[in-house]
Amino acid sequence: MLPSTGIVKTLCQSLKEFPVQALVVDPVMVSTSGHTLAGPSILDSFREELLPMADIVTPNLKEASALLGGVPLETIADMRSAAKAIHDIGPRNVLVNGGDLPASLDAVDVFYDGNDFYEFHSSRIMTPNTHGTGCTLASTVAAELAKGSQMLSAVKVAKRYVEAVLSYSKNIAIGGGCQGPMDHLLKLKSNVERRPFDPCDLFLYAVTDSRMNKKWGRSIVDAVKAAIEGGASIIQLREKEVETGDFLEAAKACLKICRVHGVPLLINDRIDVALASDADGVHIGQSDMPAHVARALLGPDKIIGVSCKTPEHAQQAWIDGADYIGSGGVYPTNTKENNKTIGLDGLKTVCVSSKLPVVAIGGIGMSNAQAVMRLGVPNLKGVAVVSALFDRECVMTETRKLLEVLKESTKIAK
Ligand SMILES: Cc1ncc(COP(=O)(O)OP(=O)(O)O)c(N)n1
Ligand SMILES: Cc1nc(C(=O)O)sc1CCOP(=O)(O)O
Ligand SMILES: [Mg+2]
Repeated sequence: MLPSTGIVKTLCQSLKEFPVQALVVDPVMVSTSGHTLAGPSILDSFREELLPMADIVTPNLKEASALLGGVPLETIADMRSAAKAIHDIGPRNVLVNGGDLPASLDAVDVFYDGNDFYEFHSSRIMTPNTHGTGCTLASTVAAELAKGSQMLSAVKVAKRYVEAVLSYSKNIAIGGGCQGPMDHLLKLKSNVERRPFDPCDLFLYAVTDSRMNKKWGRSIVDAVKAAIEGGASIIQLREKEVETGDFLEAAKACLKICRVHGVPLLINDRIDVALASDADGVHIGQSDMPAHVARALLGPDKIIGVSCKTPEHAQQAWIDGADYIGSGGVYPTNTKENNKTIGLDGLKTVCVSSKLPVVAIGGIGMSNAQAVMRLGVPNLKGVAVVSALFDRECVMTETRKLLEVLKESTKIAK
């Protein structure tokens, strides 16, 4: 926002003294909400000094009209003429932002580089959360140019980014103004719905298995529903044989159920599915993607669990930014081929060394869950179970019974 001729002149002088790699000028005069942000007195200095220095200028319809002496701009043809007329003032490129076109039309931006016109069409996202749309578009172009992109590709990325953010933010209700904010980092909505990881969530960890669900003729979603009804405190979708598209749909459907019940949903192995479904996190093993890479991909808020059989594994998981570790096989298991059994002693060794909370896994069920929990190491927070819940006729009943056994074990421990 450059509210006076003096400031525009000072800026232009400084730009001559300290040239920049690319100058993106968003000629802020009238906001999307219709507020006047700079008076007509600055127009001459914009036209005579600032715009000729610009690599790109990004006016909205009202600003383009003001720069051209008030011509009405109502159609895409008008926008093309305006882009050309503004280009004649001196900037190397012009992007006229058509967000203010009549609501019946697509959101169309017109880009002119002095030779060719490009129209960027996107469907109009009906939302009051448009505060900062123009600033976001211009800033994204600037960021892309700073990264070394060519102008056309920077403009394309910026347009796509604004569309993605508007779509993501469309239903967020924040603040009392007639225009709501855009959620640039795509964080606010999920934070509202998701609570932070609590190690106590590991108490009864239900891990699904596609073969078992198929054998008992139930869908992944039904299996998850039943485990939650039975009292599972965290769910992992471990679906090794399901096709990616089906896995993603199942993850989305399970997430809805899990969110309603405040139960975290993790995805085994598949970081892509976790990202695409916005699941609460992933569980990865020693031969999967390294946890520090998963953390970089998923960001700081998602839950990451890592399988650990040794203290060294546990130390690395902590360094890599994991939230918990799964340690086993405590007992032999038929669920995972060639799995090394570390026994209760191996589990205890890992727990004692681990700086992260631990969930025990492998061959655990009603008959031995108490023995596991009675190890009595403070960071052992629960048991993770596959076949004892899902290779059974009634998942809900088995989960409920195991929960009772686990609760008993905490009473005995006290
Ligand atoms: C809670 C929990 N602990 C350990 C594992 C095993 O993970 P991984 O070693 O990657 O083996 P697969 O499950 O991918 O076969 C787990 N899934 N969950
Ligand atoms: C998936 C998995 N991981 C293990 C490990 O030791 O890391 S044992 C295991 C299988 C657990 O299934 P069940 O409860 O049916 O024994
Ligand atoms: Mg794995």
